[in-house]
Amino acid sequence: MKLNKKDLLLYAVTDRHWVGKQTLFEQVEEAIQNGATLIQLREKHLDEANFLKEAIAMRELCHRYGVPFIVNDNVEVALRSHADGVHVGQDDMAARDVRRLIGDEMILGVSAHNVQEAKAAQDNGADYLGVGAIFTTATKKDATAVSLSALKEIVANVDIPVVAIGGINENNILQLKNTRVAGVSIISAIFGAEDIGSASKNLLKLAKEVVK
Ligand SMILES: Cc1ncc(COP(=O)(O)OP(=O)(O)O)c(N)n1
Ligand SMILES: Cc1ncsc1CCOP(=O)(O)O
Repeated sequence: MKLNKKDLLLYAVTDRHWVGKQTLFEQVEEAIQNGATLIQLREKHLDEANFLKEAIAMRELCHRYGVPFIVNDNVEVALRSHADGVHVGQDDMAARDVRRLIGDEMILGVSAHNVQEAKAAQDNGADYLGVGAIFTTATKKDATAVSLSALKEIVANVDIPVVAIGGINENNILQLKNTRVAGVSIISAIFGAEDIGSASKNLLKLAKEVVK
């Protein structure tokens, strides 16, 4: 499946930090039912076998709702779970190598923090860019800060769609208006919310304001 730009609108990235009352699957299903347009499975501490098992089940769940499914960091798990794509950062496998492994049909997302990284990612086969952290975040301790003006500069210098990531929530999301991003990528404001369904609904409404 190649990327449909519209699918980037409310891009939810998982984090099992808030698993408890609900399983990760229940959380993801609630997010999808209420507006998440794309799911990325992000597992930082799971062993390979369980990561693969979970990715297969998550891909099935996403596809039941017609939502694309992307695996964070692990190309092997993305391939073996028949995910729609994979997202890699600057410290992961090089975008060019990932593209060679996944072929032309799978989606490749790459993190970028400046115009140089963004252009290189585009040249090396990225379908979209994840740019951030735009706002302060507790979710990724080693995140590099990216200002709103740097985000705009990146968007202006590439042809592929860009999603903003990092600390985005219902209170600050409208600051992304006029940045020309294709969507917002969110972890804690969805999966850390008391009510994932109503948070997803509100964020979708606001994301539409940002992207229109
Ligand atoms: C959509 C999106 N954008 C950026 C990131 C961050 O990726 P990375 O820099 O590899 O950091 P980790 O997520 O691996 O901690 C992302 N995951 N998704
Ligand atoms: C994965 C990632 N990459 C840059 S910031 C970030 C964390 C996003 O999480 P949150 O939406 O909770 O700030």
